[in-house]
Amino acid sequence: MADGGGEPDQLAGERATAQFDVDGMKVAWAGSRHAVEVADRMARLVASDPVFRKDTRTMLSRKELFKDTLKKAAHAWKRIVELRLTEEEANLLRLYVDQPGYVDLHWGMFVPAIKGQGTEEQQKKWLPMAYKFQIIGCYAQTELGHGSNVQGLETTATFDPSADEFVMHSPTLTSSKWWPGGLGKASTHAVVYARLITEGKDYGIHGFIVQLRSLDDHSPLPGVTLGDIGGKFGSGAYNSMDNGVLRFDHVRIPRDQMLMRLSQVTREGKYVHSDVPKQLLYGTMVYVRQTIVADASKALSRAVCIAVRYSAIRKQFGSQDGGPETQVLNYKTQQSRLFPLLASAYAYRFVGQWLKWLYTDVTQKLEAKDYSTLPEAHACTAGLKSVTTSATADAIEECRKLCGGHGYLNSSGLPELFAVYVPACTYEGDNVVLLLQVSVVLHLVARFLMKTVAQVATGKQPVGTIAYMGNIQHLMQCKSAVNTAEDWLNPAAIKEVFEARALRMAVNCAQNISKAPSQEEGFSELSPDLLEAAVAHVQLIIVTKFIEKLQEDIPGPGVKEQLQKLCSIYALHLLHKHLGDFLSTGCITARQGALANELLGKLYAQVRPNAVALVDAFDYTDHYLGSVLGRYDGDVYPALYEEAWKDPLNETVVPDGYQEHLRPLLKQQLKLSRL
Ligand SMILES: CCC/C=C/C(=O)SCCNC(=O)CCNC(=O)[C@H](O)C(C)(C)COP(=O)([O-])OP(=O)([O-])OC[C@H]1O[C@@H](n2cnc3c(N)ncnc32)[C@H](O)[C@@H]1OP(=O)([O-])[O-]
Ligand SMILES: Cc1cc2nc3c(=O)[nH]c(=O)nc-3n(C[C@H](O)[C@H](O)[C@H](O)COP(=O)(O)OP(=O)(O)OC[C@H]3O[C@@H](n4cnc5c(N)ncnc54)[C@H](O)[C@@H]3O)c2cc1C
Repeated sequence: MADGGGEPDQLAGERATAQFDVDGMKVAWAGSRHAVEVADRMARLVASDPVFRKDTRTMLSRKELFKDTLKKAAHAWKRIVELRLTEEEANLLRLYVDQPGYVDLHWGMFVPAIKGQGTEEQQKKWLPMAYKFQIIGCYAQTELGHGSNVQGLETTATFDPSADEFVMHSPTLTSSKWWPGGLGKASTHAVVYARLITEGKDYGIHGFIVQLRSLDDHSPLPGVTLGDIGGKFGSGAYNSMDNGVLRFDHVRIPRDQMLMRLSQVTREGKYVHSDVPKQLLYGTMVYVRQTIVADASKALSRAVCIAVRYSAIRKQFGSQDGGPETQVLNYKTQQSRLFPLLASAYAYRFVGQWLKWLYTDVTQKLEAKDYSTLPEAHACTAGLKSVTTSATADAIEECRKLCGGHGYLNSSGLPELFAVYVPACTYEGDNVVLLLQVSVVLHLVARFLMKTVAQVATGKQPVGTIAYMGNIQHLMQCKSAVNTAEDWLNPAAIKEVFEARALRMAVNCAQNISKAPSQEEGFSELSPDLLEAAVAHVQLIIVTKFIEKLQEDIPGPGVKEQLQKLCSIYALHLLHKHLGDFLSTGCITARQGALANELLGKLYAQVRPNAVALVDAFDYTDHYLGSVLGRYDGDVYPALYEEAWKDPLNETVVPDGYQEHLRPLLKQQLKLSRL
C-alpha cells in the first residue's frame, strides 16, 4: 500500500545525523554492558513468543483480559523454569510481558514483606513455597476506610492464648481490605496488616500471613469473603489486575503466622518489642517506592520514544510550491515541549540508579543494626516517588497531545500507558501525603539550623541529601554570578541556585510556622507552601544526581556530551517552569532567568539532530513499546491503517444493531420525507 506521506526511511535519515555512539548511550542508560545484553535478550524472547502478544488487548472484555493475564503469567513462569533463568533475567522477562497481574504483587510485595518482617524460621517456612509458586501471595494493607493513614486501619488480630491462635476479624464495613492487587481472584495467601490485640491491649498495626483460599480448589476458606472491586480507568490497562476486597469473620490462624522479626507475642500472650525501630514495619513500602522511581523512567522513556519517533515522521504545513512539508519535530514549540521530557527520562533513570544504591546501602546498615540512615531512606524514597510519578503521569499525557489526533487511538499505545501509569501517583502512598513526610524532615532541619545558625560550624551537621542545608550562611544570602547564557552550562552555577532556592523555601516555611499559635496549626496552614518546598528539595536531589553521574567515566564517543546537554535542559527547564520560586527567593534576577531561557533554545537546537538516536538508546522492542506511532522502522501509516481493521466493530461491514435501531430510523425518516 502506498504510504501517502509517511516516509519509513525518514528515521534512517534521522539516525544518520546522530553525533554520538548509540551503543555507548545504551550502556549509560542500562547501567552496564551486561545489563544491555540481558535486557535485550529478554525483550526479544518475549517479543518473539506469540503467547505474549498484546496488540488486541484493549479490545478484550474484562473476563477475557483477566484470563489472558493468567495465561501469560503461567507461560512466563514455564519459560523461566524451562530456560533456568536467573532472578535478573526472570524480572526482566516479566517486565517485558508488560501486563499488570498478580505476579507483580507476589514478587514485588508479598515476598519482600516476609523477607523484611519475618523471622529466619518464618522465612525458611514460607519463602520456598512462594519461590516455587506453590502459594500465591499479595499485600493486604489498605481498607475501604483508610489507605494513607496506616495507623487508622481497623482489621483486628486478637490473640487467643487458649488456642495459641490469632483471630482475624473485620469489625466494620470500612475495615474491609480494599485494593490489594492479586487479592480479588488469584492469591491463595496474603500478608494482612491488622491491629494486634493481646491481653486486652491494642498494640497497633502488625503483619500476619493468612491463607485465604483452598490449595485444592481455590475456594475461599471458611469465614473469608473475597471478590474483585470492579473495573478501573481505561480499556485494557490496569483492568488485567484483580484488585480485591477481603473480609474476615473470626478467622483463626496459628500464632506463628504473625510476622515476628520486629515484635513478638509469646505463648502466654505477652507482647515483646525488639530493639529495632517500629518504622521497619513500613519497610516493604520503602522498598517498593524505590522501585517505582526506576519504573518512572521506564514509563516516561516509552512515551517519549513514541512521541519523538512519530514527530520525526509526522509532517504538517510549510510546503511551498508542492515541496515537502515540515516534520513536526522541527517546530520549536514541539521541541520545547518534548525535549525536557526526554531529558527528564534520563534524569529519572540516573536518580533511580542512585536510589537503588542508597536502598542497598541502608539495608546493609540495618542488617548491622545501624538504623541511622532510615529517615534519609524514607524521605528520599517518599519524595522521589512523589515527584517522579506526578511528572511522568503529566508527561505521558503531554506525549499523547504531541502526537496529535493519532495519539488518542489505542493503537498509539499512549492511552493505555497513561491509564496503567497514572495510579502510581496514588498507590504506595498518595503523592501529597508523601511530600508532606518530606516537608516534616525539611522543616525540622530548617528550624534547627535557624536556631543554631550562629554555631553551625560547630553544631551537628546535616548529612546525606540534606547536607547542603548546613551551608545555610552562604545559601541564604548568595547571588548567582551568571552573566551570559553560556554561564548556565556550569553545573556549579546550577547547583548553587537550586540549593539556595530549596533552602530558602524551607526556611521561609519554618519562619512562618514559628509565628503560628502552635506548630500543628502552622504546619496545617502552611502545608501548600511546605509541599512546594519539598518539591524544590526533591528536584535538587534529581539535578545533583544527574550532575554527579556526569562526573563518572562515561565511555563512547559523544555520549557524555549529549548527557551534559540533557542535564542542562533538565535543570534549566525546571528553572524556567518554577521561575517564580527562584525570583521570589532572590536566588536569581529576571535577567538571569531570561538567559537560562535563551540557553534552553540553543540546547534544543543541538539536541534536535540527536533526538531519534537518544530514544533508540532506550533499546525498546516494538513489542514492548506497543505503539504503531513509535515503530522502529517509522512505517506508521500502513500500520495505523491495518490496526484499525482489527477492531471488533469492523468484524462486520454492517454493524450489529442495524436491523433494530438504524434501519427503522432511516426508513421512518425516508417515509416522512416522501409525505
Ligand atoms: C504496584 C502497585 C502496588 C501498590 C501497593 C500499595 O499501594 S500498598 C499500600 C501502600 N500504602 C501506603 O503507602 C500508605 C501511606 N501511608 C504511610 O506510609 C504512613 O501512614 C505515613 C508515612 C503517611 C504516616 O506514618 P505514621 O502514621 O506512622 O505517622 P508519622 O507520620 O507520625 O510517622 C512516624 C515516624 O515514622 C517515620 N516514618 C514514616 N514512614 C516511614 C518509613 N516508610 N520508613 C521509615 N520511617 C518512616 C516518620 O518520619 C516519623 O518519624 P519521626 O518524626 O517520629 O522521627
Ligand atoms: C491501582 C492501585 C493499586 C493498589 N494496590 C494496593 C495493594 O496491592 N495493596 C494495598 O494495600 N493497597 C493498594 N492500593 C491502595 C493505595 O495504597 C491507596 O489507595 C493509597 O495509599 C492512597 O490512600 P487512599 O486511597 O486512602 O487515599 P486518601 O488518603 O483517601 O486520599 C484522598 C485525598 O486526600 C488527600 N489527603 C489524604 N490525607 C491527607 C493529609 N494528611 N494531608 C493532605 N491531604 C491528604 C490526598 O492527597 C488525596 O487527594 C492500590 C491503589 C491503587 C489505585
